[in-house]
Amino acid sequence: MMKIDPEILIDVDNVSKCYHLYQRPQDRLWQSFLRGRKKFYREFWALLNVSLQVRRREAVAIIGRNGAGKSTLLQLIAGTLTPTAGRITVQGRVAALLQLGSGFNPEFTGRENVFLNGAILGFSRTEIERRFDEIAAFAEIGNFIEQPVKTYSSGMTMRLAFAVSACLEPEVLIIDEALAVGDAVFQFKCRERLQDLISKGTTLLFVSHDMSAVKSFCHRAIYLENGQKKAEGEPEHISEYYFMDVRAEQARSAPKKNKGMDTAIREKAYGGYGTSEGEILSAVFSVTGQNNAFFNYGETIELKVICQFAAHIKYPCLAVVIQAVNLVGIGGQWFRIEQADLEEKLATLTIRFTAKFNEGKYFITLRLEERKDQKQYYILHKIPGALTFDVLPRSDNCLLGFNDLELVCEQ
Ligand SMILES: Nc1ncnc2c1ncn2[C@@H]1O[C@H](COP(=O)(O)OP(=O)(O)OP(=O)(O)O)[C@@H](O)[C@H]1O
Repeated sequence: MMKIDPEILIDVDNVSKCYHLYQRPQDRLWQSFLRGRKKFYREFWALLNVSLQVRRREAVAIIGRNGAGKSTLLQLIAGTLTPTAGRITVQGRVAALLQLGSGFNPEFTGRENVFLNGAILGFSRTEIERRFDEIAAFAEIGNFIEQPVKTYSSGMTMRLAFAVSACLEPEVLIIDEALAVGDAVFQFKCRERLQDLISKGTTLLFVSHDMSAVKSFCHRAIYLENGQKKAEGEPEHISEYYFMDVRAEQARSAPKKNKGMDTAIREKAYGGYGTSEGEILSAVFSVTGQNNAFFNYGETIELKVICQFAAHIKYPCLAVVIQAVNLVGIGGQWFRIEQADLEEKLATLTIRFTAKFNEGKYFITLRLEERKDQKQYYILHKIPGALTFDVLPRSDNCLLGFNDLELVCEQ
């Protein structure tokens, strides 16, 4: 018998899901008459050989374009769909907030549905009674709680569904785009509650198009494309990858622009993502020859970047962004690469700035770009956090925040 690791609460092993697409409604009928003797449908693989694991206390985001297979994947994990191939194991008390329906019975009142849902989640009646007021207060649907759910707006249904899942604190919470419904105030409340649940140990699997939510509370992101896993890793990196893909797609569909060029975004050998039109080949601190270094306040930080770009790139630029440890950008600049007439389109740039920062860790993100001006540009290669440096502590430090803005106080 296979041994199940108690720390892996969701295990999706090589899962595929095939839908049968019928051109005409009557073909479905013919299919059921003739069973396997003739095929009236076209196969459509919404998911193909997808594997993923979610560990206890982890918050994992699934991102991707419309139709990538995200909802299908969540429905398979929640058990509302069955896979065509592969195996899914889920452990723990699971609550699922899926796009299709809330799991509520429309004929029952909100109150009755809270008890029904709570029971499905494995809570006793007294336990649900104890938390009922909190649930009703969170949902903020007033007296509607005593009305049948069929009289609710879709936003109200989702509010109540979210309140039940969030207030009962399930072990595993699966959410499909739930934060997109509701007004801004409710969305903010949901985000706070999710953060709270994660810190208390709920395991979260979360589909969202809201990259700021993905970055702010997920530990890992999985990028699905055409039913397959395209990338997996740090939410910051994966959401950048996704954004760049979306931008490249827009550039491709723009009239005449980049005609015939291969502008698909791929993972790059040296790190990060980009098109085949340009590449950052190396980026190091001069002082260490590596991508990390320590500096004292006031020292000069020097980095050397070698990059290459395709012959048709007219306005090559290198953008340098310095980020604090929470990945908030605290400054940066883009520089034109003036060596564009070089035979091999190979450029070496030396960038210098003074370490006028508070003590702590910083990241440097590099972007090689085709940039006409401040606003019009597209990215050829981006390496998030390509370099890291530490500014060392000092005894007379009175800085607040990240940069030294050189404030003066006269008295
Ligand atoms: N019941 C179904 N029958 C046939 N095709 C389906 C069915 N359900 C989904 N699909 C197809 O499977 C693909 C994946 O759909 P899915 O809803 O999982 O995507 P998604 O990534 O969640 O998209 P979105 O971001 O728009 O919600 C889509 O091309 C969709 O048209």
